[in-house]
Amino acid sequence: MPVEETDTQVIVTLPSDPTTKVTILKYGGTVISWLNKGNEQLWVSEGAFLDGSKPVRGGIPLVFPIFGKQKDESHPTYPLPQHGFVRNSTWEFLGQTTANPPTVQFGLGPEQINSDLLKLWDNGSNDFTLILTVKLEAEKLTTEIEVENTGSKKFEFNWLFHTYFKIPDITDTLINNLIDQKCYDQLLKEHYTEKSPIISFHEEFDRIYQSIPLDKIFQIIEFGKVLINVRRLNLPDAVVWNPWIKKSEATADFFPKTGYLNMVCVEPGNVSSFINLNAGEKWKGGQELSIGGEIKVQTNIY
Ligand SMILES: O=P(O)(O)OC[C@H]1O[C@@H](O)[C@H](O)[C@@H](O)[C@@H]1O
Repeated sequence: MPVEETDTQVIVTLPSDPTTKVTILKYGGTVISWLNKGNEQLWVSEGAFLDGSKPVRGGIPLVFPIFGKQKDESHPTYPLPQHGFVRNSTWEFLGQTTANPPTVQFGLGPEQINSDLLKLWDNGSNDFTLILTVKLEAEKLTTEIEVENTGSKKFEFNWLFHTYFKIPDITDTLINNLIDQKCYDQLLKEHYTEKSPIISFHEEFDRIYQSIPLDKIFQIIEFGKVLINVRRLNLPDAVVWNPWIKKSEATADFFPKTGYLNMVCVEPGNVSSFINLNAGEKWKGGQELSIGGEIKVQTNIY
């Protein structure tokens, strides 16, 4: 059966290959597994809560309407918890939209969000519908979001796919095509231009790369082999994160504590500025994750 729904999750299987499947938890609309030919591509902590008591530590948590914690006290998102409220709300399964490639949708609106949380965004005065689309193909997973302002006033928001990739060893992992991109280093609290032709990891890493041309593809590479390609659809920014040793130890649901060696987050989003959405308007963004292929070097000079 290509699409199977249980009380808590939806499993989509590629009709031509039963070992290729994606599992989406209704809680958070979180993709918690992407098996490609039987090989898991996403990292999920062994200590992650999958029972709806806490956002999932791993997979593809969804971030809206604020990335991180808002520092500007005058902004309507200031009272919200880190990364907003959709990663900890239960989405409605809307069904399958196409049979091949198998595609499913989930929806979320204010009525499904805990009222105490909802009130923290502009006193609960914003009305919106979010539609998450998950499409599974051979060697490829696409997740797209549509945000519609169904209220009578404009609102501003961030969006981010907080994607945790499973990798053999972070110390052998490289990410390309970020050279010459502006970034904000969340650890140094400094803005600068990335000068490394290829990113490597030796310590905690937390950078927001900003306004990256949309034709740039990030490749996660190990020993000259492309593991994953990350393409962005209408999402200009990307956060790259690895918590390394101390932060993993300090994060209760991060397990095993050596798990930082086997994960890297590459998170397509729109987080260095807000998206403005007028009443009645819609906005769309997405990420396309694909496996393997050639190394593609892209600089700012083509
Ligand atoms: O612990 P959380 O809320 O899931 O956040 C995890 C990380 O998410 C990343 O996107 C941020 O850049 C990090 O600063 C943050 O630590």
